Amino acid sequence: MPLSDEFGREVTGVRVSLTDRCNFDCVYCHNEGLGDTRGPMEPGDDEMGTDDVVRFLNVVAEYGVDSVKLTGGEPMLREDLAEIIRRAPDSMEVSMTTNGTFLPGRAEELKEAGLDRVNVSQDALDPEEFAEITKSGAYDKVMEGVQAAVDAGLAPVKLNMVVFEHTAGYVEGMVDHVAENEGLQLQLIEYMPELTGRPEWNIDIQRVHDWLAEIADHVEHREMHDRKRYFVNPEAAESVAADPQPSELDEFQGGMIEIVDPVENADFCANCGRVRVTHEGYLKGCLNRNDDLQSMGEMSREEIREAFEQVVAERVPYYGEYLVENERGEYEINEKYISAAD
Ligand SMILES: Nc1nc2c(ncn2[C@@H]2O[C@H](COP(=O)(O)OP(=O)(O)OP(=O)(O)O)[C@@H](O)[C@H]2O)c(=O)[nH]1
Ligand SMILES: C[S@@+](CC[C@H](N)C(=O)[O-])C[C@H]1O[C@@H](n2cnc3c(N)ncnc32)[C@H](O)[C@@H]1O
Ligand code: SF4
Ligand code: SF4
Repeated sequence: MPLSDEFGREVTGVRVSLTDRCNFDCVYCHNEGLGDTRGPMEPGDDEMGTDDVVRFLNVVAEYGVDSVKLTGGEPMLREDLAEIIRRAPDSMEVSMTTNGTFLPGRAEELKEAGLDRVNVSQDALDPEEFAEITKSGAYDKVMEGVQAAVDAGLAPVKLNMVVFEHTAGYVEGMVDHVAENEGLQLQLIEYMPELTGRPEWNIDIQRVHDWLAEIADHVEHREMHDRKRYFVNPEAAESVAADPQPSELDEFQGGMIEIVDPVENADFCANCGRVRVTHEGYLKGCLNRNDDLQSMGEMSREEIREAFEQVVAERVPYYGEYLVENERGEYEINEKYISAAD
C-alpha cells in the first residue's frame, strides 16, 4: 500500500538523479535542482554507489512504489547504468530521461537489462538551433540516439522540448515531426524559471494549449500532474478508443503531444506523486525546494525506510500550499513555512 502525504497524495514513483555531471550545457538547465552541470566528467566521490541505488529501489518497492525515472545530469554517464537497471525490482517500471548522445550502440543493451522506455531531450530540429541551446555539437548523435531507442523498442520514445523564448518558434515543426514519425511522442515542457532565473524567457503556455486544442482530434487528461495529452494525427487518433484506458494511451505511437506545465499550477502539484533522490543520496519531496532535503545516512535498509517515511510525511504541494497566491495574484511563501525556508 503506497504511503500518502497529509494532502492525500500517494507516492507511487521515484526520480533518481544518478549524477549531476553532464556533457551538455543547456542554457535553461535546472539540473533537477542540483546546481550547475559543468565540471569534471569523471565520476565524483559524492555519487551514490550501485548497491545504494539498488537497495533504495528495493526498499521503496516495499512501499508500493512501482515506477522509477533515472535522470541526472546525464544518467548515461554512469558506467553502472545497465547494472542498476538489471538489478531494479521487477515490480517497477524503469524509465530514463537522457540527452540521447550515448544511446547509439547502447540502447539495445539497456533494453535487455530491463529499461522500459526513454525520454530524449530535443529542443530543435535544426543542428544550429540545437547547438545554440545545448552548447553542444552532438546533434547527429542525438538524432541517431532517438532512432536507436525506437529500434530497440524503448517505447514510447518521448522527445522532451522545453518551450521558452528560444524554442517557441520550433514547436509547430516538432509537432509535425512526431506526427509523421512512428514511435515518437512529444512532451512540451513549460520553461521553469524557479531554479534558473530568467523569467523573461517564459512564454504563455496557455497559447500552446489553445493552439493544440484547435488542431487536435482527441484530448485526454493524464492522472499524473493532471497533464493534458493532445492527439493530433487524424489516422492515429482514430485508433484510440472513445474512452481509452491509460495503458492504451501509453501505447499510442504517433502524434501524441503532452504538455508539462508546472509553473504556478496548483492542479499540477496537487497530483504530484513522486519523491526525488539526489545523486548524493538525499531524498527530496519537491523539485522546486532546497529546504526539504532528507539524509538517508549510510543508506542501510532501516535508514532508508525512516527517511522515506519522513520525506513523504513532510511533502507539501509547492503551488497552492507552500506558495500561495496573494491579492495581487502573485505567489509568495505561505507564512507557516517561512521558518523552513530560512
Ligand atoms: N515542477 C515539476 N516539474 C516536473 C515534474 N516532473 C517533471 N517535471 C518537468 O518535466 C521535465 C521532464 O520530465 P521527465 O524526466 O522527462 O519525466 P516525466 O515527463 O515527468 O515522466 P514521464 O512522462 O512519465 O516519462 C522535468 O525535468 C521537469 O522539468 C514535477 O514533479 N514537478
Ligand atoms: C535536467 S534534465 C536531466 C536528464 C538529461 N540530461 C536530459 O537532458 O534529458 C531532465 C529534463 O529537464 C528539462 N529541463 C531542464 N531545465 C529545465 C527548465 N528550466 N525548465 C523546464 N525543463 C527543464 C530538460 O529539458 C530535460 O528534459
Ligand atoms: S542535457 Fe540535461 S542535464 Fe545536461 S545540461 Fe541539458 S538539460 Fe541539463
Ligand atoms: S509539488 Fe514540487 S515536485 Fe511536485 S509538481 Fe509541484 S513543483 Fe513539482
